[in-house]
Amino acid sequence: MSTLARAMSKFRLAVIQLHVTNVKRDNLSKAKSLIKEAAGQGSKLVVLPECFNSPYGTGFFREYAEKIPGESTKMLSEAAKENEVYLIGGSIPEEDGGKLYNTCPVFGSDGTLLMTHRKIHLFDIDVPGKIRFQESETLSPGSAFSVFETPFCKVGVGICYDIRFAELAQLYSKMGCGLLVYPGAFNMTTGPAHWELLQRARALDNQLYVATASPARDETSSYVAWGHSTVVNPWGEVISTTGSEEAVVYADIDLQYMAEVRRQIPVTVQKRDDLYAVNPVTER
Ligand SMILES: NC(=O)CC(=O)C(=O)O
Repeated sequence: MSTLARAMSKFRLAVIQLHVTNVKRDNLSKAKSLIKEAAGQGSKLVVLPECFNSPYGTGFFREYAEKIPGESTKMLSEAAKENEVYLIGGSIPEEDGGKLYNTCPVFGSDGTLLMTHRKIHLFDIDVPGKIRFQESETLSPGSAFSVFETPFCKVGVGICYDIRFAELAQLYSKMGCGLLVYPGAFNMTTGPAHWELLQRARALDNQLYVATASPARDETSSYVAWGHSTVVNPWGEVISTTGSEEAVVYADIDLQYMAEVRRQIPVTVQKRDDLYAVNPVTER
């Protein structure tokens, strides 16, 4: 392997666990300064949490929604360019054609908008006595897969509830991703029960890196986020995490290590494609 290829197989990832308030301007300026801080620590890819510019809740999405491009994506584009980082801009409520989406904008290190991921699986759940949440009351689902290239590896993006659907992660893995990123906002019921378990499951099943970015916990908000932004390696181990406060979580991604794990336990090439397969639906 050449020196360049070896250098490109390792990079630093930063996950920003932002304290999100109901003042959009404050959320944007705090995110901007933490992106700068993350870049200063050598990060090449920076991730923000789900709904980083707005409180998370069906009652807030229309008020905070923006078109893309708009105020929030303008800040993200500038921050990516100024700091020369790939930037996964968490998510924002997006308005398009009268519909609202939970959308993750992704920027290249020159500030170009590379793609947007609209949350595919809406968070509609009812756990009696604990939490009922119906994103579909105000949001529409996206219907596209979201993978982008970096000089290091392909990266697949989902938003929060999307992590519960193993097939999406498997498809991204089949598409060649070495890292899956899920901006997310689990809560005080599903967070302790499922947040880390799902990340480790997606990482282990597909033998790749998984990163999540949550808002920091705010006990006074109507939706209390679990926090615990985390990075998991292809062996299924948590390599970096945090508690509930605002923080930047760093992890060094090593794609040679990923290849080593895949050589040791070669499930990715042992799948019985003659018996079962997960494929994108091309026609409906
Ligand atoms: N907020 C989400 O989209 C998902 C979540 O909290 C959960 O799956 O639990």
